[in-house]
Amino acid sequence: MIKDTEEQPDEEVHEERSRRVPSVGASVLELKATTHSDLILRATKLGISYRVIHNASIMNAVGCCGLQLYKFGETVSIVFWTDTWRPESFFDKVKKNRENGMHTLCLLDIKVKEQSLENLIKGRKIYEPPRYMSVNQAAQQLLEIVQNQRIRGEEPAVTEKTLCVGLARVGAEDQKVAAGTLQQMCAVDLGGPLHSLIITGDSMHPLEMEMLSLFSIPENSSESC
Ligand SMILES: C[S@@+](CC[C@H](N)C(=O)[O-])C[C@H]1O[C@@H](n2cnc3c(N)ncnc32)[C@H](O)[C@@H]1O
Repeated sequence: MIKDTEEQPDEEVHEERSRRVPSVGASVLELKATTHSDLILRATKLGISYRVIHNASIMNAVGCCGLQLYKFGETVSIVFWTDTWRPESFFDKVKKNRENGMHTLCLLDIKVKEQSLENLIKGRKIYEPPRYMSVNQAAQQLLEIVQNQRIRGEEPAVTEKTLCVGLARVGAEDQKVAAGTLQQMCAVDLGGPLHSLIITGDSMHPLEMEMLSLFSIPENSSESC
């Protein structure tokens, strides 16, 4: 059985084959990303049969907040910015989704098994503590992009007031969902990882609005970033 992994080197697939494992199972996946197709294509080329056992994924579990899944556009990933690398290009997809009245699911960066530059250069297998992007961090980066667009004289597709949904540990007993403005997402406390953020489209079904009202952040909560 091949585990749910996004980075399965060829050697591992070969190894499974040499052990005469009869099937490759993408065990806890939806078949939704190129990495999953890649796994199947490589297994097929090596003559390894496979069976997919479908499972829940954040891609459909986000429906727990009441937004309708068929109203989601392209999913984006928000990465941790560094001093020298602050990508904004994913924002074009958010813009396109909003122009089409679609919601955007933002998957938030995970950094595990990262080496510091020094340890990397010295070949030391010492890893930094894992980091998981929170909804607060994602919202702060998004607001910075909004400001940058204003400085460039562009009309941002998202503003401080855009309705968003923060989700944490979806599926766990202590899952948290909070609906509020992008500004409020900077300060909302959702607890530990994993987090995801939804930027809503403008045209919402009344039932979606009613569902989100179950999770609204109180008006008087802190809005500072
Ligand atoms: C590589 S992606 C998704 C992988 C996973 N196999 C899936 O489809 O659910 C990882 C990101 O999905 C989001 N995510 C995954 N599980 C989550 C959960 N239970 N609650 C909130 N967000 C989650 C987080 O943004 C996380 O950084």
